[in-house]
Amino acid sequence: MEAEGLIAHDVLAVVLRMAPSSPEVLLWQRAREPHTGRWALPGGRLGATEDVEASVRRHLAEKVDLGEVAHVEQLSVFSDPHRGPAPRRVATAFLGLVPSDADPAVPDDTAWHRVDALPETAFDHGEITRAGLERLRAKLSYTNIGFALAPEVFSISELRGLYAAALGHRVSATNLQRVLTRRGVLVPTGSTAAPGPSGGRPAALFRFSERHLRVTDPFATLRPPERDC
Ligand SMILES: Nc1nc2c([nH]c(=O)n2[C@H]2C[C@H](O)[C@@H](COP(=O)(O)OP(=O)(O)OP(=O)(O)O)O2)c(=O)[nH]1
Repeated sequence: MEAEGLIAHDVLAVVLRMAPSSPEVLLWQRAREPHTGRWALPGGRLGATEDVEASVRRHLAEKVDLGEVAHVEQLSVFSDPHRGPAPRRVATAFLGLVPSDADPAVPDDTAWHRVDALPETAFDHGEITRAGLERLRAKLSYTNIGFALAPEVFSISELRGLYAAALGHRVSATNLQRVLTRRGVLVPTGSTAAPGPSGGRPAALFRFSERHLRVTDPFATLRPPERDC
């Protein structure tokens, strides 16, 4: 094995937002070698006096208003020795979520890209982006993470569109409302949306009961026993 050396540690962020038919990820276009012209996740070097989460927030703030990022969580460490050209670098990646109605200002080198039609990405950033989307998909099934994709107030049909974009398949509005209501995640606001151009009954508006992450569906077998048997 080659001699151990100092290995640079980077932090990266997969920031996702749901567009009408596909998730979008925030990428910036590299202006220098290696991988000039390719699109990269926001990030940079871990500083000497910060932990990885403080670091990713610092780097992310250069690309997007952090106030618009509703949820940030650690995703994984990407440490394949061949994930980039030498010298070797290790990256800790985070998942960040931006609600669909937010349109934060971004620098000229930065843009939202559909995850199902990514441009040529730098290093392993395409793989990291897909890992971020997989994490989101998994968490939609057992947490209230939808709060970070939705506007403050929304109709069930809008929410259905966001879940369908994230999951990549059709979602029944009736089932979605039933499941999220049973989990105590959805709260009716008591108001309705203005009727659309085609008229019809105005849609009831909802909000999420909480805007921080909560596990809503722990596996029944792993729940603490209700009484000794
Ligand atoms: N150069 C390089 N960057 C990588 C690799 N893997 C990886 O995720 N990155 C990420 C980390 C940073 O977000 C970005 C590096 O950007 P850069 O090449 O413009 O800057 P740098 O960090 O080398 O330079 P600097 O901070 O010392 O100015 O790309 C890799 O193998 N090599």
